[in-house]
Amino acid sequence: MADDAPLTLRHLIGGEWIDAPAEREVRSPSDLSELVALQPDGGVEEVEAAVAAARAAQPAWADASPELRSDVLDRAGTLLLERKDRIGRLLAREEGKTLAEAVGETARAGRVLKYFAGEALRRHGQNLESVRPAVEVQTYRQAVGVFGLITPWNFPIAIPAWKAAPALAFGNAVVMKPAGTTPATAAALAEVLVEAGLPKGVFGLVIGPGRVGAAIAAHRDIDGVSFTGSQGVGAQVAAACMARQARVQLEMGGKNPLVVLDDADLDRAVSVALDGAFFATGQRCTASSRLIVQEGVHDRFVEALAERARALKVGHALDPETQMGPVANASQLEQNLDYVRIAQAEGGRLVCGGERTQGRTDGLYMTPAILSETTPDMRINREEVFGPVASIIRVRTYEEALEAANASVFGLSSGICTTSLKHARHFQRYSRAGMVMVNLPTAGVDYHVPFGGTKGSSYGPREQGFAAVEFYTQTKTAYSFAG
Ligand SMILES: NC(=O)C1=CN([C@@H]2O[C@H](COP(=O)(O)OP(=O)(O)OC[C@H]3O[C@@H](n4cnc5c(N)ncnc54)[C@H](OP(=O)(O)O)[C@@H]3O)[C@@H](O)[C@H]2O)C=CC1
Ligand SMILES: O=C(O)CCC(=O)C(=O)O
Repeated sequence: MADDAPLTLRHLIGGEWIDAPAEREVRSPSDLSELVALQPDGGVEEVEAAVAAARAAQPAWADASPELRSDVLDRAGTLLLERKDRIGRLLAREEGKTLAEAVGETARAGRVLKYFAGEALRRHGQNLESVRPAVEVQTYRQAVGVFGLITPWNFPIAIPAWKAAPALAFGNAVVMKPAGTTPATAAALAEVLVEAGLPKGVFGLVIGPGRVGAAIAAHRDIDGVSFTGSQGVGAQVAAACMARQARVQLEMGGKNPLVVLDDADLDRAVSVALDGAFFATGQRCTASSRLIVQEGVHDRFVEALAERARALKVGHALDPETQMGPVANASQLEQNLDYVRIAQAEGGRLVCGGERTQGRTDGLYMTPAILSETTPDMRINREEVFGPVASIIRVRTYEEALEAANASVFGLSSGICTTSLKHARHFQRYSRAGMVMVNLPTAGVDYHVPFGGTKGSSYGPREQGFAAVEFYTQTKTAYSFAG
């Protein structure tokens, strides 16, 4: 039997789990009567203590053999993979992803840790010929110091893992503030890092409201901050970091277009759109929220997608039949329903869904919404909803589709469904997004390649894979006379 007893969460400071008054409840969005955890209300004092411990521990961690750092990350990755069912269940209960999605995310976090175990050992410097005789030049990648990580609720273990793992692999220490909606899953990551043998102080976890993130962003002893969340908070974090010349990396939202051309394989296009728009309850910054459909296939596509969306089983995250879990928190649910109303008021036609529903339990459920007859200038096509709400824009030509796809202040991910190599190649080249998919959903990316967007979606160097070395290291250029 699974042990679903409520957890009492603690901060991790200086390698010790610190008891603190349990101030706030974390309730399951699948069933608000279920208490998942009690969390403390950390603040400036806890951030000060965690940063001081991280600062003290970081030099020895940076000077340790890369093999040691690699082993710790590898062990932590193994622990996550071994516990993916247990931690995935906690994630599903806390955030509302289906159990399959949550177990998959936990496994993905384990793989991320293992990938960066390898990166810790890889050569990132260079030996070069000098332009001067008898002079040698080398470049080194060195640790930066202490990183603050501010993470969101929608990927409560994968995002903390893909920020923490490269920071640690390259010899930095970390102080992390998880989202208030999902602190228990983030604490599970901290637990495996401790169990894997991470030296005390190298990883700190401070649980609390937004002021913890603000204290991290402003802290003079934090050398860089990686943030994922909303544009508004991202801008505040960036301003605080720039005011003291700290590094900053922001991953914010998307308004990701999926173009469907007349020549697309219709079944595939419908499956791609359904996955991109509604899986993980649409709560992915990479979700396909704008479906830009050429007129020859438009009506058949809308009808087929609506049929599949109506058939999606919305329900409790732990029910094996469920295909779409609840919305993660009440304010997000309100925001989703508001946008359905806004789109209708703007002239959009509600094809299906968009309703608050009751499941067998008292959860935050809504049906997946499709709105047709929308235009690029409408708010529904300009602002991020972050829920299971997709709007359809009808276009005449590929050129019009590309223009509509690029008409956004965001530029994270984009996709096209077509059997035309010419259009696929052109779209890959001219779509103004950081990630471009052909006949694939805009969401659901690999962990070993760069992740990030253009325009208002991202700021700073790319995250993940081999690109992560840019943000989490600094380059030193060393000259020596060899005569
Ligand atoms: N992956 C993505 O791109 C995500 C995008 N979003 C977008 O943001 C919208 C709102 O979601 P929300 O969760 O409120 O996102 P936020 O940007 O508010 O939260 C992201 C993280 O920042 C923290 N935070 C809140 N206020 C501050 C502050 N002043 N300084 C520093 N850190 C702070 C949050 O803590 P706490 O949770 O305690 O408030 C959380 O850990 C969504 O509807 C969606 O549009 C949200 C999540 C992920
Ligand atoms: O699409 C993915 O796999 C990742 C999405 C993501 O990082 C996010 O929604 O924050």
